[in-house]
Amino acid sequence: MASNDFRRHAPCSSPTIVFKKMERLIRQLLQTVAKLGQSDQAALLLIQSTETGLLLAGLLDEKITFPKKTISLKNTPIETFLKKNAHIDSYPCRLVDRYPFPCEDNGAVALQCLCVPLYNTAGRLQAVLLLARAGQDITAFYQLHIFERLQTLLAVTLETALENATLAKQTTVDSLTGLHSHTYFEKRLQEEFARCQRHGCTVSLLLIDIDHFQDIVIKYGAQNSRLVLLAVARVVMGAIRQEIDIPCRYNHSQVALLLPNTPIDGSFVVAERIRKRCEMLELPLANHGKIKITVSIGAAHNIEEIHDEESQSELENIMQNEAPFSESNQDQLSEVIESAEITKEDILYRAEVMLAAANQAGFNRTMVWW
Ligand SMILES: Nc1nc2c(ncn2[C@@H]2O[C@H](COP(=O)(O)OP(=O)(O)OP(=O)(O)O)[C@@H](O)[C@H]2O)c(=O)[nH]1
Repeated sequence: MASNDFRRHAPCSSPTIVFKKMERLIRQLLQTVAKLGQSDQAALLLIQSTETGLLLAGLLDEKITFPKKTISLKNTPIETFLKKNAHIDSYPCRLVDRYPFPCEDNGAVALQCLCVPLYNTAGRLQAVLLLARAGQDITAFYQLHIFERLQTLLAVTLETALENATLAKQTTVDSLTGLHSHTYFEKRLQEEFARCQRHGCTVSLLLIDIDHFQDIVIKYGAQNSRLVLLAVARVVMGAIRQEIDIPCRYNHSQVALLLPNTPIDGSFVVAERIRKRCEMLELPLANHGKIKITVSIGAAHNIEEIHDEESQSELENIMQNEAPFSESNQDQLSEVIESAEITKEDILYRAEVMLAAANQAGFNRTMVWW
């Protein structure tokens, strides 16, 4: 495996909520234009490059789907749009995955495709709206003048939606790992706590730290250490319940994993799965051959356990011997142990304590605040 393979396999988590909002808008847009064009086949194609477009959404038989499929634009009328600022036009149509798509060659195709190019404010063709109807004549789209008027409005609407999606993505996705960002983590931690307080459920938190990361940076360089971080992010993504668990970049060497509706013993199962998979990795780094890495994990949850004297003094012991924690932090720990109500700050602090304890105990292990 080449070193840049990590990047190819990087988890690319999309900010679902943002896309949901955009999808609602696109749904409305497609339904409206299809109605005006008296067509029950429509598609919205986002132009990615001169070579490819992304079939973002389509309407078939009054049903809208979001195939998000990349298709080739080579030798299609859309290629012509890309070369000059073309106007609304119509072409013989073939179906790509059952969605309308214009073609030069009429052949046996009995459909006609109305292409409405949508330019952004910089004059770049950003998308094409495609409507199909039976028949060969563009005048079949007898509401053509309406499309001409709508063209700018649709283009601006789409551009705004895309810009908003990009902006939201920048704040919710960590650009290096593709995990959720720290900002997103803070938000979701708050939300999960509110939800758990209301419904009395459990949420667990894992803090996953790459052992000796600073040494890795010094020994193998910044670029290679980024690959290490990416590889760990990839392991985490592959070891969790997709769309349920919430993996986030916590800081330069740590990943935070929120596990909704997961008791602490369940979080231990997940933590050990991640730790062992990281232990198995052999990472090919540029100019350094393959290296092995390990991670340490601190786990905590939002349920207050009544600690017996022995386990409480064990926790206090961990803290007293733990160098990275200052005296004021130790006072904070006492408050945490005694407090009856768990706050989101408590769970975070507890996970940090357990991570520090795992480091102190010799790295490459999971420690849990039971
Ligand atoms: N949130 C979360 N919890 C997990 C995951 N895998 C395991 N667990 C927790 O660990 C417990 C035991 O997991 P397993 O040993 O895989 O047993 P299981 O009953 O097959 O797990 P599930 O069918 O996934 O509930 C589960 O009941 C969960 O609480 C995971 O990917 N995400």
